[in-house]
Amino acid sequence: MSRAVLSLGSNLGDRHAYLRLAVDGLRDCLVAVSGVYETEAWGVRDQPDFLNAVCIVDDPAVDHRGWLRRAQELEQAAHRRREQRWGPRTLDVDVVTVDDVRSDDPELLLPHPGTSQRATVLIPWLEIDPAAEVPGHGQAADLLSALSEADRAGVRLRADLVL
Ligand SMILES: Nc1ncnc2c1ncn2[C@@H]1O[C@H](COP(=O)(O)OP(=O)(O)OP(=O)(O)O)[C@@H](O)[C@H]1O
Ligand SMILES: Nc1nc2c(c(=O)[nH]1)N=C(CO)CN2
Repeated sequence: MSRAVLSLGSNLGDRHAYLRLAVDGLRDCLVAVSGVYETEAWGVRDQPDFLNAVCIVDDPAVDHRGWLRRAQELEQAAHRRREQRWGPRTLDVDVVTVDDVRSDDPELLLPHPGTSQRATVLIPWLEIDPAAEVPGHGQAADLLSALSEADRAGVRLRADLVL
């Protein structure tokens, strides 16, 4: 078994369509997908709001490197261009966790190093897995509680959008 948690983000063009493109590309191995959240940009703050979502996928034939490849193929399908770090993008697909794999390879850090600080990942993930754990960092619910109220308030469910 190889179960991965992937985070999806978009803040350029038809954001909802780009998230859909990603989820449609994962339908064969999709276990669960969160709602769509409108989120204030972190990192580079002077850019449009993002839409974020999280999905859980499972495929015994795909290992952690395989999940990174799948993620990068989806970004390429959305014509993602690598420009500014943390800058605007049509589609970002990050590998948050793969089972309890730990990796310090810069090409594939696991768990994804931003996870514990990002309400944009923790809130959608907890929606579909309330018992979620970040390997080596603890329960996602505890990590979310440790974030500021302002961080959490910047993540709002868009009930009008589905994936
Ligand atoms: N867990 C991971 N998921 C996705 N990419 C990763 C991961 N760990 C390392 N990388 C590497 O990160 C590189 C740059 O990724 P990207 O441009 O999406 O960063 P970013 O989205 O701007 O920032 P962040 O990774 O902090 O969200 C990729 O070349 C990829 O190999
Ligand atoms: N709200 C939000 N902000 C971001 C995001 C994101 O997915 N959501 N991704 C970034 C680059 O990875 C930079 N900033």
